[in-house]
Amino acid sequence: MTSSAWAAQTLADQETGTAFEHLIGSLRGLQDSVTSTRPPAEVALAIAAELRAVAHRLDEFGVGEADQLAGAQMDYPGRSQACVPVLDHTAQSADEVRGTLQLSRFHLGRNGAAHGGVIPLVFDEIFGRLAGTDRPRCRTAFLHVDYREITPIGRRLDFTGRVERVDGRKIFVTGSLADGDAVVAEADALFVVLREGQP
Ligand SMILES: CCCCCCCCCCCC(=O)SCCNC(=O)CCNC(=O)[C@H](O)C(C)(C)COP(=O)(O)OP(=O)(O)OC[C@H]1O[C@@H](n2cnc3c(N)ncnc32)[C@H](O)[C@@H]1OP(=O)(O)O
Repeated sequence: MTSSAWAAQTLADQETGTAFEHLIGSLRGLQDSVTSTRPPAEVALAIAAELRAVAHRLDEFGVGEADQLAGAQMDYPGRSQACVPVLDHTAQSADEVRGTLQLSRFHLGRNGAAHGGVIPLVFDEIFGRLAGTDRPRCRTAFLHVDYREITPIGRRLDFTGRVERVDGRKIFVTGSLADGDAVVAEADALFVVLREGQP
């Protein structure tokens, strides 16, 4: 997908977009339900068949990347992107962002702690949206995470992001994730603005 293809992303009318967001919300709920339950074999097999039927029903509406709504609905907190935890922004400018998010059972690693790979995912989302605010398309060149304490699931966490420096195409970003007064993770990253035609 080229940067011009990014620009060509088509959005849905409000009814379709809102309905799709409901679909993604239900998918998030399903991911948590599956993760947090232990159904007997016959129930698991029956539900698996139902899910295959649901996927089959969606197949006829397949679209290419430029037309998909998943990940493209920037007006919704979750961007209609089921892979990424929903970010509720409370303050956003081109240089700074603050907000909250809650990780759920789907994001569990072990023993109440979020999976370690989810934390960079969260920072990439926070930073990527920040770096791209009022700037051309960019991509993560590096992302460094310091895990200070375990990141709990099921609790509202505060996030911050800040553009520390812009040097030509390079955008240096830092941020944190906190559980109340405890900073559970910190990160810094470099985003590089894409040249015309870069994928
Ligand atoms: C619908 C909308 C949704 C929008 C909402 C989206 C939110 C989510 C955002 C997610 C964003 C992603 O995850 S993107 C996916 C993950 N990232 C990627 O796949 C990127 C893969 N890498 C690349 O494509 C490339 O390496 C680039 C684009 C990062 C850089 O390549 P390039 O364009 O050729 O630039 P290059 O000349 O190499 O580097 C430019 C400058 O950056 C420096 N530089 C480059 N890489 C590094 C590095 N790792 N560490 C240090 N410095 C680096 C170079 O030294 C140079 O400095 P100097 O000599 O100029 O001083």
